[in-house]
Amino acid sequence: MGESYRLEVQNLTRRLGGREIVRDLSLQVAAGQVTCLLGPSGCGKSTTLRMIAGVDRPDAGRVLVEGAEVSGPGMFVPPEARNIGLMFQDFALFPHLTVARNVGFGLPRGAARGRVEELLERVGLAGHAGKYPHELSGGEQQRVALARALAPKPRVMLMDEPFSGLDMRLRDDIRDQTLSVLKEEGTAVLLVTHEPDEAMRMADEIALMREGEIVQHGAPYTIYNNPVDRKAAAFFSDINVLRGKVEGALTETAFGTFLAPGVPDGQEVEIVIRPQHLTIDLDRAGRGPNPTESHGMPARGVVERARFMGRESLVELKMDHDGAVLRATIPSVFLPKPGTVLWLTIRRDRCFLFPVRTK
Ligand SMILES: Nc1ncnc2c1ncn2[C@@H]1O[C@H](COP(=O)(O)OP(=O)(O)OP(=O)(O)O)[C@@H](O)[C@H]1O
Repeated sequence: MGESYRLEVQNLTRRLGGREIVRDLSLQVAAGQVTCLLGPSGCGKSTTLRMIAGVDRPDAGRVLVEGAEVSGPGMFVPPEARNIGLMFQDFALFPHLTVARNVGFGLPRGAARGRVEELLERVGLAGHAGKYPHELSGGEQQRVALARALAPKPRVMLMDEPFSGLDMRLRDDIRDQTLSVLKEEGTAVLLVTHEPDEAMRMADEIALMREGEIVQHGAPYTIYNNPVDRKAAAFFSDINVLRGKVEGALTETAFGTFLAPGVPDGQEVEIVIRPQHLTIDLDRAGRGPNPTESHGMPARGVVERARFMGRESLVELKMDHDGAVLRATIPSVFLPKPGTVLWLTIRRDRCFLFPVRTK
């Protein structure tokens, strides 16, 4: 079972300060794959990475690299013998060593030169081998750190918010470059981030983490389009929430009737919809657009606020039927004034319906 994955984590648990910081966490990463461990600050991402790296010991569970156990009950391989590369936000290059010597630092002498040249070429720094870290920009230093981490050909690479020290425009380029180098090397990568955009951009698979547990695991497309619950939906974008109660597997809203298959009578539900899946129509003598199967019934609201955001505008509408405010994003050619009466419809195929959990 373990052999087909470069990295396999089984049921890891870590208790610290009387709490379970990480609980029964399992994941696998194949060669050439990037998995992003994504979750809010404090959910246990770094603790998970530290256990995999071997700088922290799990209370339970196992870590396997290429099918071989490196951490488990009665087994603990020290970090330097795990064949795991590390890259963190505050990567420290040796200031007194040249770029080439930084990259070759962990390599046996004879092997170093060719590998260093190859890697510097690959990260686009072939001409910088003789420079010192302070002579490089932040992005260049980051690429040196990547080359250094890759130099010993680790089977697995762990990255903890590696791009967060870089300014935003630089970050996108460095991310893309890093990704292509990692793919060329065929390394299995586990990357920790709290930024959904970063995860969507980098990941083959996202493991969405909350309070020490993975709550959803899948391709970015799947996680975005089939969130497991309201919080998972809200982690990736602003959301709107409509509330309703189920009767006969249906729920009534101002936007028409929604199917709630398998949900018992009397159960409260939330219908979650992202702002880009609301459609705005002008008021025509007190009437909105005709109801359709794909968009249901229109509901009327008054613009409270509209903000120009570059490619799109964000419009906040106070709805007539319940006074709630809903948010819609629309192409920015249109920026309605506060007080404008508009009609909203929602794309039914983009709504997620979740039972409201009572504690
Ligand atoms: N040695 C410790 N003793 C007690 N609690 C700890 C210890 N180390 C970490 N924690 C707690 O464990 C929780 C998870 O920390 P961790 O750093 O793994 O989260 P994270 O998801 O990586 O967050 P961030 O993105 O902010 O780094 C936090 O609430 C933290 O305060």
